[in-house]
Amino acid sequence: MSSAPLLLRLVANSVSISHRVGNIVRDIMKKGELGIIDKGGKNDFQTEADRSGQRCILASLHRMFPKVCLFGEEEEDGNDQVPADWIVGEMSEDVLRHKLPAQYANVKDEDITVWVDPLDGTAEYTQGLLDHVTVLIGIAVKGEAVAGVVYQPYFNYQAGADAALGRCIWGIIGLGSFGFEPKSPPEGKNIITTTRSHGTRAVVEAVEKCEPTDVLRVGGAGHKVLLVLEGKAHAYVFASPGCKKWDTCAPEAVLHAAGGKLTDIHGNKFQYGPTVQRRNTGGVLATPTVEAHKWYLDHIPQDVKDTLPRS
Ligand SMILES: Nc1ncnc2c1ncn2[C@@H]1O[C@H](COP(=O)(O)O)[C@@H](O)[C@H]1OP(=O)(O)O
Ligand SMILES: [Mg+2]
Ligand SMILES: [Mg+2]
Ligand SMILES: [Mg+2]
Repeated sequence: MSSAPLLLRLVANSVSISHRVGNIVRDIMKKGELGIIDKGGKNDFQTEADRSGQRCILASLHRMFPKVCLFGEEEEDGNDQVPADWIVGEMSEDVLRHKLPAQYANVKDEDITVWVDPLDGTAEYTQGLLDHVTVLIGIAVKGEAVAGVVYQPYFNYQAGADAALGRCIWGIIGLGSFGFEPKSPPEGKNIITTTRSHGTRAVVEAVEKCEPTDVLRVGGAGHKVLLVLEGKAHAYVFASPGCKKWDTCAPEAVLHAAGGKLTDIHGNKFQYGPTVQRRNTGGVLATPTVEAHKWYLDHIPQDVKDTLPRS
């Protein structure tokens, strides 16, 4: 058992678990038995990958950290059979070799809330847009997103049959973010990324008022934050109440650890304590730097903001 502090062990275990979930997600797609259930909303599906991925993550974390409060997107389906090889006790050495920032050295189990999105971008997964999909494990301390794991199971899938699939991006505030190449977005452009499957009039208007030179309509909150981190987009603008805490907690922590900023479209910080409402009613706005964030905030019209209650 590692003697590292609790938060570092939790992140290290989450990174190892995310790799396992990546295998589960890819295996289910390979078999082609997605078991799609329509949850009733607009483009709101659940597949066997969502169900199995969540069981793997929750069972593993619960085994290692029984006193930590865990929330997952999918409702329990009564199937509590978790195959033994889905219980991941391993802790990533990539994480454990780092020193946890001193401000988190004494974090206790009861300070932590974990928000789990076993598959973000499910609509795109069912449509074969595989690189839009991520596995999200977000860790909040006293209500603030402080660490996150964003695993992309199909990273590299267009690179040919021999390419190794998948990558894990993770971060802790005060330590940094790892697993990708940080890059600034191109000068002279204003590339905005937003939803492709959950658009509304307000979503379109908010993007237009931010004067984009290009609009990247892609799936997944995790995926869009990766585009911002890697300089492929200047901002992620989503003026809709569709995202929930498990969609933003991990991406927010990774982005903040890399120097960026993610809030609702009013500029309010999200809260992630155990009693918060699940829905991010105020939408999402993310930029690669703190400075860039204000420009977008100022360009989203008040009448659009008025349709989205503060989170
Ligand atoms: N109207 C909505 N109903 C259900 N889920 C939504 C909605 N809007 C956004 N989401 C969730 O937020 C993610 C980011 O939104 P989008 O892909 O539209 O940009 C979606 O992949 C989905 O997560 P999930 O796929 O985990 O259910
Ligand atoms: Mg969903
Ligand atoms: Mg999601
Ligand atoms: Mg999901």
